[in-house]
Amino acid sequence: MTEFPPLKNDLILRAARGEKTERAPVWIMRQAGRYLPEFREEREKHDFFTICRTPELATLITLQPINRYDGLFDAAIIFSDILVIPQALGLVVEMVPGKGPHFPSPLEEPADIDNRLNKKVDVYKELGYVFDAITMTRKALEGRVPLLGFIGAPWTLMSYMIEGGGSNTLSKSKTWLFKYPEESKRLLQIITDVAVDFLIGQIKAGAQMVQVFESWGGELSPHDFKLFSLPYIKQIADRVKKQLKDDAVPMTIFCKGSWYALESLSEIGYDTISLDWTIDPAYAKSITKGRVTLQGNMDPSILYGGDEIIRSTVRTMLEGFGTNERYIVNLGHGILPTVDPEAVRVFLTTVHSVGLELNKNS
Ligand SMILES: Cc1c2[nH]c(c1CCC(=O)O)Cc1[nH]c(c(CCC(=O)O)c1C)Cc1[nH]c(c(CCC(=O)O)c1C)Cc1[nH]c(c(C)c1CCC(=O)O)C2
Repeated sequence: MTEFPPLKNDLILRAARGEKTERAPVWIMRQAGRYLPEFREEREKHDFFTICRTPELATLITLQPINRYDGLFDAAIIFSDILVIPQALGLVVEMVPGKGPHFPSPLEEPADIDNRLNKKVDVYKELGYVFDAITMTRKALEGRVPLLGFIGAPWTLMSYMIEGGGSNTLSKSKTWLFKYPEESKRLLQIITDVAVDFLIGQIKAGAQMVQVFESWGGELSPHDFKLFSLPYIKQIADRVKKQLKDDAVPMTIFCKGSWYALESLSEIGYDTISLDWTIDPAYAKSITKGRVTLQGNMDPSILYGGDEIIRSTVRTMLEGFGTNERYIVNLGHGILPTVDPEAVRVFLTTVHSVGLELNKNS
């Protein structure tokens, strides 16, 4: 095992384990990204996936928000993308500036599973660059905050592999689910197997907590969620924890839009559930009953509304979720690219000050 500098701030790890914290820790999804001018500057020089594949660049960008908001973030998340798994499976993915991901040749029919996918993925060979980036970033962080790893969940990745990019209806990937359910499950299982190895590799490389992004969970009915999402995300938590035993780290599940699945999500082995802004804190707490830590869930667009609404929303959120136990502050989805970085500073400083204030009064 690589030696890493000692951790100076373990607030988020304690919150995830259900221990008391002096204030609620905070990070934001997509915290290293286009809202930061220093990111845009690097992005003009390099292609998106070149950054992901070059550990020095991934490290530099992961550290940008940590440096800019010195001491205000309680975690760093490795700069990468969920679509590196489809690439490892053999599909071409491009990142089109201003448009998002594009697969020039997505999966079209079940026969493509055997004809086009690499079904013997060696994650150390295909995705070793992510492991190298994690190890390098963890060292460069010098123990300031924990480093998070992540993957896309099988259903979300399957959708991208079939839709070929973003989609409003997911009609192509849903056609697979409803017309070819067995073949769809086979594809979901293939992705799951790679996801398990990839997460284990990330943790061995130095990731201190990991998040699974089921960004399109809410596109499924509760019935179909049970068939096509839940079994696979459960399998990921079970297998990763079983294989790593004492070396396992806290795991977070983010199923955007899947409010109906909250109870099930709190019973499948994850330590933390990340919530979007459609869920009320009191409701989430009453359903999950302290079994898991909750993370979230401010509407990212509040950051456009000015200092006053940012401050009052953070206060209401902290009052609702509590500040010293089983809670991690975050947005309900990724930060949007046109947000003013100074609005993020207001958000972060309020989380700190109100968190400490409420904790003192509790
Ligand atoms: C669905 C999804 C993707 N990627 C991701 C998800 C799950 C989270 C979510 O639901 O938003 C996850 C992701 N993508 C990125 C990170 C890096 C770490 C971080 O959060 O700072 C993470 C955790 C970088 C990125 N991933 C992407 C960018 C911007 C791309 C660019 O610079 O051109 C960044 C910084 C591009 C990307 N990548 C993806 C999309 C849909 C897009 C385009 C839309 C967008 O930009 O928000 C796929």
